[in-house]
Amino acid sequence: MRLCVPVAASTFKEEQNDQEKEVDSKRKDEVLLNVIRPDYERPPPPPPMEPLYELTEDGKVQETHEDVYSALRDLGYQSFRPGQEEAIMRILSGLSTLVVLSTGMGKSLCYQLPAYLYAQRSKCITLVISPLVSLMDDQLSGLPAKLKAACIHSNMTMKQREAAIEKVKSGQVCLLLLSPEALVGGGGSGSGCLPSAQELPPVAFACIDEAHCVSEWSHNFRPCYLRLCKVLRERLGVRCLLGLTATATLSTALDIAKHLEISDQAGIAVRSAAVPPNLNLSVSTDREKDQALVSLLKGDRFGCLDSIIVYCTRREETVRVAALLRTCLQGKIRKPLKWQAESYHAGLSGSERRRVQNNFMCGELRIVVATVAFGMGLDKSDVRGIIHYNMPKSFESYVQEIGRAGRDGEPAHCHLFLDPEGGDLHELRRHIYADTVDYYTVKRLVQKVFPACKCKQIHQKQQELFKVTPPSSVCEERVCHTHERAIPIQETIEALDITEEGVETLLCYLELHPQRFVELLHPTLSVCKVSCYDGLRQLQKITKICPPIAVVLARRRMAGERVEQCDQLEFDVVEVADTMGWQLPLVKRGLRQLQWSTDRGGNGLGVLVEFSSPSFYFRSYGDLSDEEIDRVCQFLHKRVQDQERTQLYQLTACFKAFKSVAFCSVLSCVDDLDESRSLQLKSLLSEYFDKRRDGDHALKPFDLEELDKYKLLDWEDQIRADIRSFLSNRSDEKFSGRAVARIFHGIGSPCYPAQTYGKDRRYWRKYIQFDFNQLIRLATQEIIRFK
Ligand SMILES: Nc1ncnc2c1ncn2[C@@H]1O[C@H](COP(=O)(O)OP(=O)(O)OP(=O)(O)O)[C@@H](O)[C@H]1O
Repeated sequence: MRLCVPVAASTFKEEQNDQEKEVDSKRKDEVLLNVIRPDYERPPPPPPMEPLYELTEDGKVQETHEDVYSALRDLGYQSFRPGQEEAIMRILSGLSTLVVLSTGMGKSLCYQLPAYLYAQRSKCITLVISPLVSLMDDQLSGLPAKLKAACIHSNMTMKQREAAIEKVKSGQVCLLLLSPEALVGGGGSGSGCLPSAQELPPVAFACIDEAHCVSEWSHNFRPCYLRLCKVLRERLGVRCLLGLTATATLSTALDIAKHLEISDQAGIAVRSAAVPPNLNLSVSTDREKDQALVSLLKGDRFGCLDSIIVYCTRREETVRVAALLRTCLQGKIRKPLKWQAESYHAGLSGSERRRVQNNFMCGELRIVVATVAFGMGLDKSDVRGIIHYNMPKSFESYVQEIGRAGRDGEPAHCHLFLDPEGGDLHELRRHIYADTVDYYTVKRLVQKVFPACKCKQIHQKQQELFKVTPPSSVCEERVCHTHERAIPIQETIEALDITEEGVETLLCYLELHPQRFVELLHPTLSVCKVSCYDGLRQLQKITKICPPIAVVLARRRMAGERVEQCDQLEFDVVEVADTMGWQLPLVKRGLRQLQWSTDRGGNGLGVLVEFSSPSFYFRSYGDLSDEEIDRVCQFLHKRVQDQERTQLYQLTACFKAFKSVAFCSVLSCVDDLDESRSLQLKSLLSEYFDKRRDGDHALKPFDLEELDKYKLLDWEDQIRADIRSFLSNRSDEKFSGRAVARIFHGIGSPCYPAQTYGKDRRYWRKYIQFDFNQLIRLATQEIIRFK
């Protein structure tokens, strides 16, 4: 057996995150905003805006009006493309709609035209929420001249944001592009960077781009997207939502429709074929991939194409392959060497990335060898070829990536190199395991989320006092109406060894549970430190003017602490607000004011108030019984396992599908396309996207083993010996079975980062081919023995 040569810390996760880097996630910024602009009491949302057209008597959408065609011409188009008219008429009739159309089919018009028409009728605004912050400015400049728009995201300075808000308030624009965080972050009305609904023009409707991020079952679930729909409805009074996505299976589409509250059948307006007809697909399983790639690029199909993207999984591979192509394709075409191929990944500097992208856009660079970071929102309609040097992580990613070719409708070619040994498959599988957690970790999180409260005891005492004998059914009723809680982000990550997104996702599952175990609120700073320069006398003084301080001191006294000596207090401000039954922003405002208050003599009180510790912030019950806590843990753990199974299933299905249409050698398709295999792959993709699976997760058990070429059993002794040697080399550290399995699979985690553990090549990534859960089992047994 050829064991994988352990290589340096994998950068795959970073590449996966490359996409997300492009996405607005400046949470710190938002927390800052939260501090600067406290959340005052929320006024009720404004009433929803009247639709432009009423429904017919039998509840149908009216025939398309002449105004709509005329608006289409105003925006520079002569006719509708498939699906556009239907979606636009629904939005103009006030009906929430989901549009699933592959890349380049014209989804943007579905919000542009209604925004234009609504603004013609009355002063109003359309919100477009898009995660691609770095592309927002391009998106803005690419809009039809008649559509006046502005954008707000966290890459802008405060001054720029304020200027944009001013434009919105004064009605100079009819379209506002926002990052999800800019909408749901802390601030003014609880609506991120936006002023309160009362200060904004009425919202005609809101469009959610990349709407698949709303679905917990999608390939790219983003928990903050869930809060998005809530904020739009509850704070801004938006009733009509338009979701846009290029990649959603039928099950995902139905799930998104549920979140957008689309009840009618026609709500999922259009679902186009997964792959546009002008794309020609091929796959091969060459052992010598480099040579095969060069042959492909010299052949008839790709040799004459001017604009090609080659996708690799790893950053260092993009650099190597680009250099290889520059050398091997030299002299074939009379152009400068630089023209031939360059690499692109998120590790390059911003200016370098811009240079490569600009050269590619204007035709001065033929081939970009890139990670998935390249191409998001790329507005180049004549990309003629996409080559996958490695297998993409899902069908969704594949479809999205090949969709960057042939957007002008002219023929384009796509080829995928599939590792016949399943090497890519193992590589991708590791990252599924990276996000899973064990039951014990789930339990520790659940205990942090549902600490016991006193509601039950208080309730019982009250009943005894008033001698009420509750009917038996009432006894079982929940007496706690939830409490506001905060758990510090960094502390939780380190204690549980899960990433921040991992914890956020688990909390989200609890929120999505039919019993709604928690309600997630925007992260906040939960620790407050009050220091009195003038000593304890001063603390006594501020107790009289600041009830939260009085509460903190009283509770400490009750707990037996000698508070008379204090001149400094540090406390969980969320807990204090909850105990008092006050809104957190109100408590924070009161505390903050202490710093600015002056005594009668006109001097400052000399009090310093500091907030720290960014925390997950939510409402949860405090009276769950032990059995209920166990049930919650079981639910969460099963949910995590289901997610792992679903992703493994999708990955395996992807591999099998590609393999079924693959040629052994690229030479079979360098010059001519095999039309029938291309169609066969397209139909496999359609089947995947169109078949409804019950919740996507409830898949039948499947056999991954057949792909596990190397059976663990044959290697068990060797693996156990390696685990023992690893444990004795690091006998001063504590490991769980999962932590050891992660290291042997080359997966970094918050407590065992790749930068440190990746350096020891004797263990890192050594057993990447073996089943992860089996490795956990062996490692756990060895750890117990080692003790
Ligand atoms: N009805 C139409 N007639 C002609 N051209 C159109 C029409 N609708 C859209 N287009 C053009 O099609 C191109 C792609 O449109 P758009 O960017 O909206 O696609 P998309 O589906 O949003 O793609 P992506 O998923 O990549 O964002 C644009 O150049 C746009 O001007």
